[in-house]
Amino acid sequence: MLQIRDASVTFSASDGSAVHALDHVSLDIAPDSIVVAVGASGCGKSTLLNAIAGFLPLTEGSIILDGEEIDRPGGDRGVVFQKDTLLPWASVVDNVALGLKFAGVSKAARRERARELLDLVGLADFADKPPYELSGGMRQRVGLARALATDPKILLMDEPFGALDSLTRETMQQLLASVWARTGKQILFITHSIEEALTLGTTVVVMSPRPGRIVARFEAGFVREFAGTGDIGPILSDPRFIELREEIRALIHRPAAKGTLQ
Ligand SMILES: Nc1ncnc2c1ncn2[C@@H]1O[C@H](COP(=O)(O)OP(=O)(O)OP(=O)(O)O)[C@@H](O)[C@H]1O
Repeated sequence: MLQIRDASVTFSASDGSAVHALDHVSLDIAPDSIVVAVGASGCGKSTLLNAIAGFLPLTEGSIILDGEEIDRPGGDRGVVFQKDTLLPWASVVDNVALGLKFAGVSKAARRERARELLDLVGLADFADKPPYELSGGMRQRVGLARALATDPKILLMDEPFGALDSLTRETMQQLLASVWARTGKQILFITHSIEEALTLGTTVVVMSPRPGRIVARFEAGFVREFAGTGDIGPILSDPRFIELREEIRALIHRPAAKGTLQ
């Protein structure tokens, strides 16, 4: 269980002013859940994810993962960004095995684990290729496999499909839903897209413009059907999906809310 308690982050901008990026955010992420945070650009989504990853300190509050307070990066959290961070000189399998190398796992054991994960994300045949021979969607599959390699307690995904074309994005959403159903990982996923949030989230939280706060929380659950069928069509036309989509859209586009959404 990940527990975020009254988390605030204030940055000091280059002109010396204080930027209140996160304001007393409290959120629990239970095992087996996918929490998707959606909100306009600049509302603090990445700040929240980076604080959980241990990349930046909170100004106030705490983040606790299974009873332990987070104060630095660790193998118990796997991170996937929009832009892949694969090493261009290493093969796909060695990229996936990287975290295990840092953890001191033997070469044979880490390659075996990496190959299992490449199989899980549908890239078994590309294990020995260099990353530059892969498409954008395939590179994000490698990133997902790499994030899973250390068997983290939680996956942190910051707009991982944001740069992909719409067809590839849908395929990746299917893949993530099926990986979630098979591994039961808890996931925090960040997106600008309300439809993506509702398709993938067991819970969707809506964030306000700066300073970022959670202004609404919805139990969605369409991902269970999506993981089973892989078919997004019936979900997009489900009246409950449409109702929630419009409710979230209205919340984000309230007069106080500035910013753009897909
Ligand atoms: N290192 C920093 N120094 C100063 N201000 C920062 C820093 N990092 C982020 N900010 C500011 O904090 C606010 C929240 O930024 P953040 O990147 O978390 O938003 P976001 O919701 O993820 O945006 P986007 O959807 O565009 O990626 C923004 O106003 C941003 O300008």
